[in-house]
Amino acid sequence: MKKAEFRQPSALFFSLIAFFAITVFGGYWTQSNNESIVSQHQSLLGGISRTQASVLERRLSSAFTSAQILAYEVEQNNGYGEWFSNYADKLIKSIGGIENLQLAPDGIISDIYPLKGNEAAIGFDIISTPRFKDEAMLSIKHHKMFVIGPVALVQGGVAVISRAPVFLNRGTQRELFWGFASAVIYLDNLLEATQLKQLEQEGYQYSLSRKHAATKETIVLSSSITPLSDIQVSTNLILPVGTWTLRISRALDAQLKHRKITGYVISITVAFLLSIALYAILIQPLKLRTLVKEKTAELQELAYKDPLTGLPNRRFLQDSLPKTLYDNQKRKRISAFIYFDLDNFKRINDTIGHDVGDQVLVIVGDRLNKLKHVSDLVVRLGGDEFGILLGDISNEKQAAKQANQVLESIRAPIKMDNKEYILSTSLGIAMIPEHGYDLVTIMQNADMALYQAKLMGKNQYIFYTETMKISTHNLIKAEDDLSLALQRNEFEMYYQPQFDLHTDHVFGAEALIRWNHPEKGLVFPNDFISLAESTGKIVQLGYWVLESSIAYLAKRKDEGRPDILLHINLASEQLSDPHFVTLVKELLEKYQVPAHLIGFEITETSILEDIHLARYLLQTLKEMGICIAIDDFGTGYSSLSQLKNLPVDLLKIDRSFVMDLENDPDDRKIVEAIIAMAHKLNIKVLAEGIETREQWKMLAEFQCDFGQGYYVSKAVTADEFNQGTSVIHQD
Ligand SMILES: Nc1nc2c(ncn2[C@@H]2O[C@@H]3COP(=O)(O)O[C@H]4[C@@H](O)[C@H](n5cnc6c(=O)[nH]c(N)nc65)O[C@@H]4COP(=O)(O)O[C@H]3[C@H]2O)c(=O)[nH]1
Repeated sequence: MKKAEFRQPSALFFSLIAFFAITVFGGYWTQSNNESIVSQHQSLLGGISRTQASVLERRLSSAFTSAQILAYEVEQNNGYGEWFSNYADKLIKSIGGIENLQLAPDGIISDIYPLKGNEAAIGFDIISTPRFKDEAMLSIKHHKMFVIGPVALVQGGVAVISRAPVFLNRGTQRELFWGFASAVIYLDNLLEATQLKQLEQEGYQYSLSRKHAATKETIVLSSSITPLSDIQVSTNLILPVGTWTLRISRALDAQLKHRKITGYVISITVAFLLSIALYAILIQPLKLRTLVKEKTAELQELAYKDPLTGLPNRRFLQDSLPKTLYDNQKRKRISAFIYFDLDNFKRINDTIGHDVGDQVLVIVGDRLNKLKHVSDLVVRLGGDEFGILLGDISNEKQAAKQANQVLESIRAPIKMDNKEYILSTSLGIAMIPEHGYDLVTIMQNADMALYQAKLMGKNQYIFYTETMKISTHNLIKAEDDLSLALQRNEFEMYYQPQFDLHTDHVFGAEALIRWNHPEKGLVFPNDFISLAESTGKIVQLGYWVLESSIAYLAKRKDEGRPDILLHINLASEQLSDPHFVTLVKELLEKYQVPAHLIGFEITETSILEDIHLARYLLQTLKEMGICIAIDDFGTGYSSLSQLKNLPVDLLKIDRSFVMDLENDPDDRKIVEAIIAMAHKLNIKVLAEGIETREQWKMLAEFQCDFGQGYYVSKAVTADEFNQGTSVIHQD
């Protein structure tokens, strides 16, 4: 794999080398191809040339030989005589290509056959004419025939003249130069016997030449109109008069040039294409690597990023934590991990929808991002859980400051689609390295602190302490106990009468749960309701309470007892249960109990957790005919003005205000004001925890409508309530 990896410059270098190599090879191939064509042509030309030369050679030899034959005849006849004309005639006829035969005793032409047309030559002095003198003298000296020409003939055409020296008494001491016997050879005829003219038409060139016997200069006897080209072959004709040369050529230059250009163009094109292909192949692994890198980065981002909020995720935290811790250790700094989730976020998801839930999470993510410092890391750990790793702090105070900022930032209302959502969060803080040095321990401990923050009423932060381990353990055990108690039917509903402060008439009751614990005896709700809420068991328990209460009303009806209004406590988790309304309807239907016989007591803090949702739910319940009561009023943050927007029938003033009515003038003023304001809003008021006659009287004076308290009765069993025996009020 490593070998296949190429850097871009290397790929370019190799591609260039390939380009040059292929170009050079292409050039060489073109060149050698041309050379091969040249050599093919040369061999072809050689063949043609040899064939034509042999034709010429044969014809010329016989033509030249005629001069020798004539010379021999003169020698035989010891000079010329009457025989010449006859003899010459026969000779011309038997040997083609001879224009005429001549005799030149002492070098002066005296006889010509045929004479006609050649008369001008009679008397021509061969030896004395400067043009021929040297060759003539050499001929005589060496007893060798010589040639003159080409000569343009008077009657047209071109000829060469071979002249053979004639010696009388040859080979004896009396040897005597007699003169010359000449044959005028008609070149045109001679050439006609060859294919040279035809070849010329076919694009060949030729040249027939001889060397001047004396000057050695080349004399061209015949040639094509087009001069010879470079690619030519020559063949020597061995003739009695010496060696002649026939050259044949073929003009291939243009063709070769064209082939050369084509070859070079093809070579460069092929080289270019191949080197590009090579480059593409070589950079393929590079591209692949880049692609793999990109994809890996994308995957890494996906693996490390929460797709919804864009915040880093748990894995990123896990991978980056060791480095942060190591850096801090070196710089003698500490860190902290804040672990938190949104209080009752499930309610938004379940009732308003996951889309809104998602948007809320995105907004929360943005807010957290704005809060963080350079060395902090904000992560989404899943669902509505977030974490902040404070990378560079020196004490708990700084962690607490940051936690407060988170609380504030989450509390700021979220506006969406003309609606406002108020969230809160609970935070657990683990100091690092004090509370753990690996992510699992740190998160476990921060989670325990978070759990405590929820138990303590949410909307706050808690630092982890070692004792939490024990309480967490206890919580888990408590959850198991609650499940078991439900299975074993250890819970029982008690009923505390509610009465009219002005008529003393008991019009209803509050249903209050009790746990008949097999070991601890009667356990009161304050000892297990908050546990049930924090473990989520409250929904199951709430359902049991609802069914038991409605069943009790049904039973009373069956027993012919008067109708009462039964107030049932609802936990905030039940409000966010999307099936709650259906569930209530089903139970009322099942037990045939009219809706106006039940009322729901909801604490103002539960309502404030999500006022929009609460308003919608309470409205639905109210429309069914159910009485809606606000419990523990005055303990939360709600104001009376908020009440006017809620479908509330009854306001329950918290026991803490009633308790000190006799002694605390402030409480008196508050209670009086609450009652007056509630009445203005058409809301009835019930005072909780009336324990004394004095409290009763005061409340009656304040125009409080109803009351509930030990002064009249504690919460009692169903049987006791039915009998009315529990009422201790003596007035
Ligand atoms: N000192 C004193 N106390 C008085 C007096 N009159 C009534 N109380 C007590 O005050 C509490 C009134 O109920 P709450 O405010 O709804 O407060 C309730 C309610 O919030 C919750 N709870 C009780 N039953 C249920 C239930 O079935 N479901 C849910 N979700 N919560 C319940 O537990 C809380 C405590 O219930 P309990 O222990 O039954 O305590 C009851 C009742 O026994 C009085 O004159 N003096």
